[in-house]
Amino acid sequence: MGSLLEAPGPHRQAAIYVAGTAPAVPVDADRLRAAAQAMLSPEAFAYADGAAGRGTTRRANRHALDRWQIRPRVGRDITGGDMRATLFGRTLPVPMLLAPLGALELAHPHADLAVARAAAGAGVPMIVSSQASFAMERIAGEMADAPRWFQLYPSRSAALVESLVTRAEACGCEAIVVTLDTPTLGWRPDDLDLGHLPFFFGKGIANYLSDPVFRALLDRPPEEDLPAAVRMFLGVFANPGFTWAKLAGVRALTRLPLLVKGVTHPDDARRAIDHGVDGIIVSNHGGRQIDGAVPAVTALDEIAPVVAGQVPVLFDSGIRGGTDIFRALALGANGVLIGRPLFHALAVAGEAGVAALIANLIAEFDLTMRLAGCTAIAEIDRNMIRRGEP
Ligand SMILES: Cc1cc2nc3c(=O)[nH]c(=O)nc-3n(C[C@H](O)[C@H](O)[C@H](O)COP(=O)(O)O)c2cc1C
Ligand SMILES: CCCCC(=O)C(=O)O
Repeated sequence: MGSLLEAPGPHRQAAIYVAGTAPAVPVDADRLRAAAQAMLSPEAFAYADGAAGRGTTRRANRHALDRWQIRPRVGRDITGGDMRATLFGRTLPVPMLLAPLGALELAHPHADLAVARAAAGAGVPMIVSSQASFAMERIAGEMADAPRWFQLYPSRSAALVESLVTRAEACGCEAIVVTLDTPTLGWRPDDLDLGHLPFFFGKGIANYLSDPVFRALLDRPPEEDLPAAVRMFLGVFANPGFTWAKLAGVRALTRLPLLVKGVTHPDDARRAIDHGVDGIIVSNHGGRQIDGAVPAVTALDEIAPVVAGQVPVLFDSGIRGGTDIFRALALGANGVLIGRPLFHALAVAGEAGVAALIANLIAEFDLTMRLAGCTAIAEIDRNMIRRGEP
């Protein structure tokens, strides 16, 4: 037992086996999703699970990841092992972050506050969404000095953008992520058939309702006229006219690292670097924006060599387990974001659910890494994987 408990991965395994009962939060991503579905309203589940169009890209994200085959190296000393990675001067326990997810109150009443506590407990950065269910200051208040970033939807109102970025800096966010793939919401049949989108019901707009610039746009405070505030939110949260040139305006607002999220074309990765970004998040928004868009991991394979280490490249859209983290790192990512499983874990057991999800992902990644013969992140290179048959 001593040696089984020696490292983080086996320690987690042992804890589960020793407990002798099935964990309340399923370890398997598909079962976790099913457990969440059983607990959620059809509307809440559809919003999180939903994808654009016929779901082709959501499926393709997984299919493309599954095609990448790990080539384990044997006969290596895998005692010990170090999963740490450094991003923008901060050393992380593992190259993993929690993706920005809007309207988390659909999953659990504690929403972002529960995620913040679990993230802080593990030292895994939380990327607070523009569309959070609590004001970012309250979320940050749950995290002491633990790392958090802020995700920004570039609003039509430049003053609102400035206010949001200033607030993010003031409450200790360590990077700003500008999401570029959602200048308007994609065509999402699951939500359309139910006639439900959280924002229309005033969910996921706490960062706006708490913002002095946003409030100044309203005739009456949101506490007196929520429908009018919702209409204003829908009118200003996004900016279909946002261009690379306008990114310079955001760049000028802050000295924090600036990342762009939603890049899938190598030419856009080049442009991002030309525009002085500090990092790129390769993502197709989990297939929620354009049905038929390139699978995110295929985009990563094309973009990583173009970026060639000039800035960190992060990746999301389809990460469901530790082996996926390994694949993305082998393809050149410097870290990954956890999306839908976070929503599911939150739905199933709140803060404890998110903590279990994080622990399980780290444990599986630790085991994958060492069983593949790697004891440091830098050893996970392109030579560790190959593309299999379609
Ligand atoms: C319920 C939900 C809400 C989301 N909200 C945001 C958001 O507010 N901002 C953002 O940049 N991305 C948002 N995303 C996209 C995620 O950050 C991430 O790119 C995506 O979930 C990755 O795909 P995966 O969940 O299939 O791994 C959201 C995704 C989901 C599922
Ligand atoms: C209005 C923004 C929606 C949040 C989001 O990014 C998503 O649902 O995918």
